[in-house]
Amino acid sequence: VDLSVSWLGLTMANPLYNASGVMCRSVTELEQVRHSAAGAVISKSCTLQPRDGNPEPRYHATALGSINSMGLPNAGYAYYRDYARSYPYAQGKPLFLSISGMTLEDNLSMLADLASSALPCIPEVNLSCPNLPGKPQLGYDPDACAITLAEISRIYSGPFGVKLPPYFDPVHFSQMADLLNEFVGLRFVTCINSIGNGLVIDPDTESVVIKPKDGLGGLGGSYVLPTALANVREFARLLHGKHVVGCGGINSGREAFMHILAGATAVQIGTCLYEEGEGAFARILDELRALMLQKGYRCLDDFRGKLKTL
Ligand SMILES: O=C(O)c1[nH]c(=O)[nH]c(=O)c1Cl
Repeated sequence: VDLSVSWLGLTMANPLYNASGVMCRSVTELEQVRHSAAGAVISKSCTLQPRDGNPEPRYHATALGSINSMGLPNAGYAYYRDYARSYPYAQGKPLFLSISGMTLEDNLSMLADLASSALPCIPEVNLSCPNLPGKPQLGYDPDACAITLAEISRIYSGPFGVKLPPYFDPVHFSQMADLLNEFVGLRFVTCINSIGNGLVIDPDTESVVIKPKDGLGGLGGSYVLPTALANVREFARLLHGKHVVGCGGINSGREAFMHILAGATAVQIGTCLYEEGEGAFARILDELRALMLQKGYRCLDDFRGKLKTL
């Protein structure tokens, strides 16, 4: 069984890597992912300056997934750019850098610096951080997205992608796809970021479980799987000549298989990785391999995007 993925002029031994935000804030964590069975590495969304993020508790897991309102805690752009400078690309695991500037100017200055560094790492521009109190996320503002993507395309000539929030209406899928199809440098979209502003309640303590935003936070894990699959399938259908990376609700080979069946080129693991640790990569790959063997598939292209309808 061949799990390899060739895209963006590179080849990954397998389609799995971490979701930005999980096991990727420090070099120690990034190296943990790089030394794991993961096929690639992505860094925590970074801002120009380092950030402590929101007050704790800001992450909580339940049997069905997770809720977080981290608030973009990160070591600052230069820290991740320096990691990208020393990264051993020749070992065959691509590095993605998640960029999430507080302003358009910050996004542009990070990407301009990245362009001038001529490093083979690939930016994933986060249009969807839901946890900055008072700041609406770009992904739900098509006009702001259009401006951001136009400006990025002017200063960054290499391949890049965007991390999208979940959409819930066919009009929004087609509106965003029409916009994204305008940008040839935009090579992939990652669907989905957490489902924003959920509320988890503990009836025993009669309290919310995270401190920021009076308990509101982005949902991940099993809670979001059907929404993630819908976004992967719709954007895979609507985008021309671009890849979709699947993210959301992957706990085993079965969900990884579903995401790829829906059209995903590669898949990211978030909540499950946070809860289980880096062993999740090898386990999920074994499960995916077994499922493919059972079904008689020899490679991912044998079933990618071939979800049946009734
Ligand atoms: O609060 C966060 O740091 C965060 N949390 C998320 O669930 N998605 C994001 O893109 C970010 Cl940037």
